[in-house]
Amino acid sequence: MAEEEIEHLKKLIAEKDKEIEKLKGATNIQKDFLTHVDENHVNDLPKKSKLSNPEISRYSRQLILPEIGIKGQVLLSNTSILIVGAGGLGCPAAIYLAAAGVGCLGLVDYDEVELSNLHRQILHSESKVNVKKCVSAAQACTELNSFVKCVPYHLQLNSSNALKIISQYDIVLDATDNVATRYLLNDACILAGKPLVSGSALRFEGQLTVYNYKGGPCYRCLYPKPPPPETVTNCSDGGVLGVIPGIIGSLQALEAIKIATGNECSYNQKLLMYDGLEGTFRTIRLRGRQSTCPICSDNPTITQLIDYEQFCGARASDKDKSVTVLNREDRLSAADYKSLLDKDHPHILVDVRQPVEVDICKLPTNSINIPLNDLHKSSSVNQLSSMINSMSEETTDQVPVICVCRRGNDSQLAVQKIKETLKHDNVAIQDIIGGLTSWAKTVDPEFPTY
Ligand SMILES: Nc1ncnc2c1ncn2[C@@H]1O[C@H](COP(=O)(O)OP(=O)(O)OP(=O)(O)O)[C@@H](O)[C@H]1O
Ligand SMILES: [Zn+2]
Repeated sequence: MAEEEIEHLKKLIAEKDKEIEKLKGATNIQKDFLTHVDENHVNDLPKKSKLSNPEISRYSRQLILPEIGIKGQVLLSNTSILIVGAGGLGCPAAIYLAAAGVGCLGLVDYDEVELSNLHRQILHSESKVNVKKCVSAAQACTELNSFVKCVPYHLQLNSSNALKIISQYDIVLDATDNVATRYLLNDACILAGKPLVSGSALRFEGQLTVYNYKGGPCYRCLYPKPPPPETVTNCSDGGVLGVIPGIIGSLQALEAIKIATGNECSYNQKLLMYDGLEGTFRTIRLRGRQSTCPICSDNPTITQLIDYEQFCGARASDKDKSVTVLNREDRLSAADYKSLLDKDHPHILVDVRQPVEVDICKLPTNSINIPLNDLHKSSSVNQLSSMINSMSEETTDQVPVICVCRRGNDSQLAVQKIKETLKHDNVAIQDIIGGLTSWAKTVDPEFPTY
């Protein structure tokens, strides 16, 4: 081997060694980074009275704004902000707050990064898939601005830990995605006396408001009762364009900065509604603090945190939950369905997802697409009936009608609906347990999941 070649190989080995060391470092960061609830990481931070020269240079472009100035920047660097949720809203909010120079940024999230997060949860990158979101976000913020103390909490905020954490911070951002956590955060912020900057985003729309600030209303003043769980849509089912939480999360950061620097907050008792498709921002005035509010009125009936999952009848996470509505004999496993296909067994497959989902992927056989909410329509009933009629002419056996959906929840409701609306005796209506997700897991690993 020529000497040159040996030198080249040595270089390559040295580079790889460096990479290995870097990766080892990253794993250490992850371990060191995680925080225990009982530890107070915020109140022991020394308060600043002036800025260092590097801070003056770094923040110069916002320092020269008269609304900020040295005074505002010092205030900001003495402010601690807790962001609950390091997802679509939490990522842009966190990075702008870190860039702007808040003193301490707490980041709460129990979840790990998934590939389907990357289109909008912009602090996480491909190398962070499966890494804890709070750690990934804290690393990104620290990398951008090492003046900011980032405190990641890998936990689900709940009634037993919320007050301990929230009471350490000055301002709280709700960047979560479920109703139970919204009520929890509201109540905890009232009890701890903290302003709550709340955001939400779905599809092409976003909303923003600030609760519990300077005598303004709280979430319960406006929504005393939680919505029925079945009316709540999450990003996973409804979809969301990444820019929308990008915009709303950035506005959450802006409102927090205004509060921290002593500027007027724009969304106290006001709701911003952004329609990204129309390109419109609308602000509506909300009703004020309610004298009957169970938590923020002068005579509250709620004086400590309650069980919010029970109160809302829904879990404090939007993770897919599977429900079992049908008896086992009314259901087929994905593997059972595969063997039915292999045997060319005549049947009718009804895909009850939305057409846009059918475009993403569908089972490798003929199917008809009738979305769950259209099953009751007479056109759907007629279509299904005539298919069953023509199949029953060729057999004396029951005609199998098999419903499928993404995860095996809607397909069970579809079976129930079809049973109610169809007037046939000679049909056997079933669904596929776990839907296409189970098909991908147990039958065809090449099948796309979304
Ligand atoms: N009670 C809670 N405690 C801690 N983190 C929470 C809580 N409730 C929600 N979250 C976090 O808030 C974030 C909300 O962000 P977002 O909806 O963009 O993410 P997601 O749940 O990963 O989205 P998808 O629905 O696409 O899976 C999530 O990362 C979720 O883990
Ligand atoms: Zn209230």
